[in-house]
Amino acid sequence: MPHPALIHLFGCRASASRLFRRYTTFHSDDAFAGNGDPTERRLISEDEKALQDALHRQRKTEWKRRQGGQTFLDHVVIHVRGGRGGDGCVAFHREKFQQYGPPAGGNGGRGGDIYIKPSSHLTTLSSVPRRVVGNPGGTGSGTWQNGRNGEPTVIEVPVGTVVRELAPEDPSRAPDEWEAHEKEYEGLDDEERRARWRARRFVHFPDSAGDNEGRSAFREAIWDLIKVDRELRAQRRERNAAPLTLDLDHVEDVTIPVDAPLGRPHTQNLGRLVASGGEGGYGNPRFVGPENRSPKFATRGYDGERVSLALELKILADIGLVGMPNAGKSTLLRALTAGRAKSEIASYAFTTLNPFVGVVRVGLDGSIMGGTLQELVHDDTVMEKQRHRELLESGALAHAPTRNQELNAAAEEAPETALEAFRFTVADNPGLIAKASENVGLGHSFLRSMERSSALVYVVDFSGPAPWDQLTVLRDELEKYKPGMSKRARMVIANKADTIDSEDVGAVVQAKGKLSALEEFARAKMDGLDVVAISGKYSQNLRKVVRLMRGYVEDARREPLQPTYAYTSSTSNL
Ligand SMILES: Nc1nc2c(ncn2[C@@H]2O[C@H](COP(=O)(O)OP(=O)(O)OP(=O)(O)O)[C@@H](O)[C@H]2O)c(=O)[nH]1
Ligand SMILES: [Mg+2]
Repeated sequence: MPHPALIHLFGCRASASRLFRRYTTFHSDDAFAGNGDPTERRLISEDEKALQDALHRQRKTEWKRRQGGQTFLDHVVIHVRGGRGGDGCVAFHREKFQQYGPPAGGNGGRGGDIYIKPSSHLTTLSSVPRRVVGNPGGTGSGTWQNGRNGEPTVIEVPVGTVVRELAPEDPSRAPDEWEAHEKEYEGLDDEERRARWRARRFVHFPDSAGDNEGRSAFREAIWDLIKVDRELRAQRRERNAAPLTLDLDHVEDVTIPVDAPLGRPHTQNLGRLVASGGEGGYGNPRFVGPENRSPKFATRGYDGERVSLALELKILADIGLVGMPNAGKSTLLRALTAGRAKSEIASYAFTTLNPFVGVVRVGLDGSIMGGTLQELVHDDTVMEKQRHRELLESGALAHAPTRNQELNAAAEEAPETALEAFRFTVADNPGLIAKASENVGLGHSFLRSMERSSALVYVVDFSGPAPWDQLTVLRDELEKYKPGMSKRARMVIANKADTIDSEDVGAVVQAKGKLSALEEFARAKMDGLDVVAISGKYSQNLRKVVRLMRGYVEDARREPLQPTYAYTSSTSNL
């Protein structure tokens, strides 16, 4: 019953009732499905509600990751279809004084193949088309002219992409060419199926379809095609049993022969074949036999192979930083690379939305290379930009040395530090929070890029009361992503140690106690991880961090290479 004030507001009881109904439906505590009509509404089960919530969160996550024009993508599924073969042609040769010439229909051309090729010009999978259909082969025509073959199509992907063909049971796989045809035949009786199959396989001379049916040459051709179908199906089954996996981690210089006109190169580097085009159909001369001198039918081209490919971009970094939002991972990466890694820093959660790799260069004396830049304070990006703008506007930077001049000056001052002793890469990652495996926050799909990091480093905010709580959450989330992954963690970095007031004796004692407790926790509960207290913002105590990291990387590089690719099917965002 609507409130009297609503009736007064809307002037009539009907409008007020409508609004009242909508309002109560929308705000009702129970969740309903249906179009709002009470008779059609039904209570949503708990599972459905959880699924809807998860889908909603997934959309929100994806939307957030694409903010600010960032189209970084590291995992996509694409559907690829080889080009269709061209149809054969039914024709008879005609010439002056030769009214009934021999059969002269050309064969159809082959459909274009699809190749995949790594390219060093690409850095993300965002430009890779989600659907690729190969070029069709040309149809044959009269006077024995064969159709032209379809041009091959090359899909370019960034170097470091792993290509995996989806197995038949994978839910995101599109049906292959045979399954697609089976779907077309669903619900048809045998007679209709046969008629459809023939229509898909044969071309008839005008008004000759009925006549052809009764001829033995046509029946033989049907048997031949049935055999070909069987062979193709067997090939498909073999392919399904051993899906393709390619690790495109370098640009290959492999050339293959291609059709090209005279004067053009007859070999090209197209990459690796992923889906072949269909064979072209035969023209009617193919079916000439002792009993049938003028066959009035030809065959149609075959469909190209259809495959669904999961493309995954591996970011290779020696060390991966794992931490909760705002722990200071991006600040640490900036400090470790002496300001060269321009990762965004801000005091809000989820500043970093995609993994970011920086190179750490270690000098002969164990310092981080970067000269005078080491004294920089790595503050929030907006503040740094603002400060820079103020300096620029005031003219203070008019005669300032350039970045390279600064580096050179530093090298001249201390030549021994200018020699590089070691180099490794560190990946900064988005923040990981509790329940990330249920797609809370940014989810944890970005951990995929860390699967190949040889060592992981936890970064915790040391200014909080119980930094060890963060460690437990991080370890659990890593384990949920992939059992055994937390074993790769080697060190705990207690960041923001500068927040302790060094003048306040009580605070210093308390911080020391907290550090001992953290060390004890790491020793007892986390398999004896190293613990280092640092300040990323002011680049304090980083030498120790670099020394330890170098040790982990050297260990890993000495070990034999791990298997290049291990796929986890449960890493989707849902
Ligand atoms: N005082 C102090 N502040 C720091 C330190 N390191 C980082 N911060 C501040 O902490 C805030 C978060 O730093 P970020 O580096 O963006 O943190 P993050 O872990 O990358 O955060 P997400 O990208 O959101 O996961 C920023 O305001 C930094 O200035 C530090 O060592 N000392
Ligand atoms: Mg960050």
